[in-house]
Amino acid sequence: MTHPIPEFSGDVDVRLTDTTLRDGSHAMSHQFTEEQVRTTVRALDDAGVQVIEVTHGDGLGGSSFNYGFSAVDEMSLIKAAVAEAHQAKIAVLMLPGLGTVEKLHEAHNMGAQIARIATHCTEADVSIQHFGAARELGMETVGFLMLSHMISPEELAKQARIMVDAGCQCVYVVDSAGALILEDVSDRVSAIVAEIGNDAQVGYHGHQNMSFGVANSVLAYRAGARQIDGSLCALGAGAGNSPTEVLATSFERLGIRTGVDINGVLGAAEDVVKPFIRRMPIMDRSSITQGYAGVYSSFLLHAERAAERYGVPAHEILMKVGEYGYVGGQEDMIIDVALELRDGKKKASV
Ligand SMILES: C[C@H](O)CC(=O)C(=O)O
Ligand SMILES: [Mn+2]
Repeated sequence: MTHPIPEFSGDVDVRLTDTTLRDGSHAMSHQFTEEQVRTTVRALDDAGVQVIEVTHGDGLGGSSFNYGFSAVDEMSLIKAAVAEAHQAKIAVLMLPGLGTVEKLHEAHNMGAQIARIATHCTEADVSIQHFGAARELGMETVGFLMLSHMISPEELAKQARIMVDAGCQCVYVVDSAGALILEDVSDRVSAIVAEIGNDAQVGYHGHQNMSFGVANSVLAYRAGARQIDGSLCALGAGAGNSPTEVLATSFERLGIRTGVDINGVLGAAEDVVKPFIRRMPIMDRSSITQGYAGVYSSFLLHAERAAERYGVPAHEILMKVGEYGYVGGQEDMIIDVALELRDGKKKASV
């Protein structure tokens, strides 16, 4: 059974979802304060951004030894976000296995209206129960096919179909590694559109590791994507996400309506978010390596910590992680790789 296509407020051609307060959590080492969440939501809401995602970077239940502990319990942050949003819907992300259906109920009780369920791109079947639970709660649903570069457009489309049949109303091509370049994105979006037709929408979530987030988003739109993610000041994992303020201004220039007020969103980035960023996401040797080698963006800080601890360069760790094909959930393997490189080096110098 498929579910109705989500309706957008007003006359918009594409709906922007801002993920500063979720993907940005990676770049902030999950240390968002309630005040930062409140001021950011207020600014985005005033600017007309229709969806704001608020969760630990790794989704509901992500606050843990493996992924990094949050400074403030995510339910308190979700509740605060809901209180500040007048027109925007608050979305939460969850990775089945890490986040539970119980946590989804809790987030819904706090006022979250959209459930974004994320799986590795070949494992859509683990999301079936969670889409069912979200739809039973009356939540709008989004499916995240993470590390979408790892499989072909045709294979990705089959995974999208699994999500849609489970109750997903919009399947996202998620470029978790910032590895997709131009047609890599439009080919994937087109393949999913061909598979799911009017049964659901298609979305795109970009990372800036090789600087293609915004250009890829435009091509995604042209191929049929109707929901696009961004983060203020690009605050997100790796080199960050497509900047919401650049998406809004570029779409406006192209005559593609987002319903976002340009002055408002530029102010939200410059005056609200920029001042609290401790570490601005940048394209440097490590994050570019992530795009080049196809490495999950949120591995960046884990690799940097391992680099410092074991005395091996982060970009070398990330290149090896790409070679081994590690995916989200395998954060602990970064340590193994660092040790392997350290010991290899030691052996070489004996
Ligand atoms: C849990 C990840 O951070 C989800 C995401 O934003 C991505 O894969 O990219
Ligand atoms: Mn991301």
